[in-house]
Amino acid sequence: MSNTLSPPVTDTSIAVALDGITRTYRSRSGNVQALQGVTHAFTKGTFTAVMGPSGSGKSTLLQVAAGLDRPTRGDVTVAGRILSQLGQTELTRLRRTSMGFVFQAYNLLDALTAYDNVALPARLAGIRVDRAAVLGALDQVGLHGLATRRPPELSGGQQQRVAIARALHTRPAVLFADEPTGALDRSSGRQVLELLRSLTDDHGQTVVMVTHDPLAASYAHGVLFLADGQIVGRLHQADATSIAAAMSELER
Ligand SMILES: Nc1ncnc2c1ncn2[C@@H]1O[C@H](COP(=O)(O)OP(=O)(O)OP(=O)(O)O)[C@@H](O)[C@H]1O
Repeated sequence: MSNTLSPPVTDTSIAVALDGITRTYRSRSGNVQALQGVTHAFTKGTFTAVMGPSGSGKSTLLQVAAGLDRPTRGDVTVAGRILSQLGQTELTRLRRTSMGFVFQAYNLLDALTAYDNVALPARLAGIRVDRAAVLGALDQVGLHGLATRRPPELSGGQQQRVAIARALHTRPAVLFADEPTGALDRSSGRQVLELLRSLTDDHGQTVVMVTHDPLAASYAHGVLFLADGQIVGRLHQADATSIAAAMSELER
């Protein structure tokens, strides 16, 4: 191993650290600075919402934090590992073991049962499927007894909970969610948000969620506001009204 590597982040209370992250996209019409010097530590066991106007860099932040995209400058540390120091195989392994992903689209396979959808990523990765862990994850998201149902036999909210169980079943250190309630009605959305909050409060997991919805963000412990690729504000334990007010300030 090279001795030029910097030491791993030793603060064990941090799940994900972003240190001076810049992400520049080069396109024919010029360079776009999607992120410009973003520094933030997501503390273990917290639920953080990331908000900001369209094009402010929210999705880029999530992609970079999850190692799905590499920053142009700066370091990302997840579960004590600096992502830029990992090779592709190690990065894939870290993603598989320490990170979970939930998106607006559930990306479930209609032909498979809820159980098999949860187990599928592990199977594809050639990892032995632990039946108790799969059933435990379905239990944790409130789908006890529905393991043999297929997605078309479940409501939208239940399908999103299957997707969350799939993300959780490897017990990741951090769950990244991009508009997880975007396709849900208000009541199903509320159940999913309460679930995300309880994952942090009751199970010590860390959740980072991108959302446009102030009500969704009010379920988080804290909100990070982005504008033009920079962190321009933070709120702690805020209600939907104050989050909406902060957002309209940014959109003026
Ligand atoms: N692959 C890409 N190539 C060039 N520019 C890109 C690319 N992806 C994103 N961008 C630009 O980077 C900036 C940030 O984009 P990003 O998708 O992170 O914003 P966002 O806050 O998630 O937006 P939205 O709320 O509309 O989804 C935007 O100006 C966008 O046009």
